[in-house]
Amino acid sequence: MEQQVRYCFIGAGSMAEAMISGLLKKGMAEPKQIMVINRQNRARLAYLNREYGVQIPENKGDAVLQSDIVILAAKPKDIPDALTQWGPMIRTDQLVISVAAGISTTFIEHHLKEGTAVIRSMPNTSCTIGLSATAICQGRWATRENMESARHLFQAIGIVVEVSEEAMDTVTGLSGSGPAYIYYMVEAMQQAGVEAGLNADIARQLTLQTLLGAAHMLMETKEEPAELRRKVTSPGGTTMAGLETLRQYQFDKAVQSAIFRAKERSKELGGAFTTTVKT
Ligand SMILES: NC(=O)C1=CN([C@@H]2O[C@H](COP(=O)(O)OP(=O)(O)OC[C@H]3O[C@@H](n4cnc5c(N)ncnc54)[C@H](OP(=O)(O)O)[C@@H]3O)[C@@H](O)[C@H]2O)C=CC1
Ligand SMILES: O=C(O)[C@@H]1CCC=N1
Repeated sequence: MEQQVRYCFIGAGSMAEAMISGLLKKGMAEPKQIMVINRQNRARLAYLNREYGVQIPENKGDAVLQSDIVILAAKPKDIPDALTQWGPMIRTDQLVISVAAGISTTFIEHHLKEGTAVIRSMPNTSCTIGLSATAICQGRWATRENMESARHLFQAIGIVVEVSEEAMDTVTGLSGSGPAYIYYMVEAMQQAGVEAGLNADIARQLTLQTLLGAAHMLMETKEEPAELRRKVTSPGGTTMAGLETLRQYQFDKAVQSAIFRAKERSKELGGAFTTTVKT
């Protein structure tokens, strides 16, 4: 159990909740080590306090001041205001970890005291159950020790890879947004099952177990997906007919285009603020 580290989440939305839930479940922190602030939604803070026992200090500035690690978890569009509001309080002995899509470490650093360690990360909502795929990259002032702290934090809620900052938009399009693509596929499979006559619960069970089984096959056999796909596909059989239809609809192009578009969107979200960076 990590006793000393105190976390302050700036932002109390879905991502903050997913991380908090995962950190507590994994015993990485106790509720008293986690403080959460937001802009105005008091009901939301009360909910997080009730549900997880995390701290919601009356004086929000105290949460920032008393933490060792500040986690920036506001929407990209709100990050400039959040940094203007809370940035001046952040000291150089604190570590700032951003989960915001598109926002560069340089942008964040320019709102903080020179020398403040910043790490940009991209987890995904599967951190709720300890299965996030998180990428981290190092800001200008972040040390190896800071990176290890971030790795330690995110390892408690999934796997962690280290990438260059240039790769972060791609990561965002692939694994940050990725769970939503999978859920979309699941929705479509369930719906097809129901439309073809299955009862909804059975369609759901079969779809989810198929997803889980396929994920485990990929992880455990370490075979390439194309090879595993080949093994399902009997010549002239049902899978071949199904895959041919997916090809006609350009399934692979659709998925690739979705990831490329999400990557571009990540760039756009960050790009909107580059002009306001002080030099
Ligand atoms: N959702 C996801 O799957 C993932 C999200 N992310 C990133 O996580 C970040 C948060 O996303 P998400 O949780 O979905 O967003 P939400 O809209 O659910 O939550 C945003 C939170 O930020 C708070 N906030 C806004 N401005 C300020 C401020 N000035 N000071 C303090 N708090 C502030 C809001 O408070 P209030 O409600 O009071 O306005 C709200 O609690 C985004 O940057 C996103 O890119 C990263 C990976 C995955
Ligand atoms: O949709 C978004 O912008 C965020 C970033 C990655 C996942 N959700």
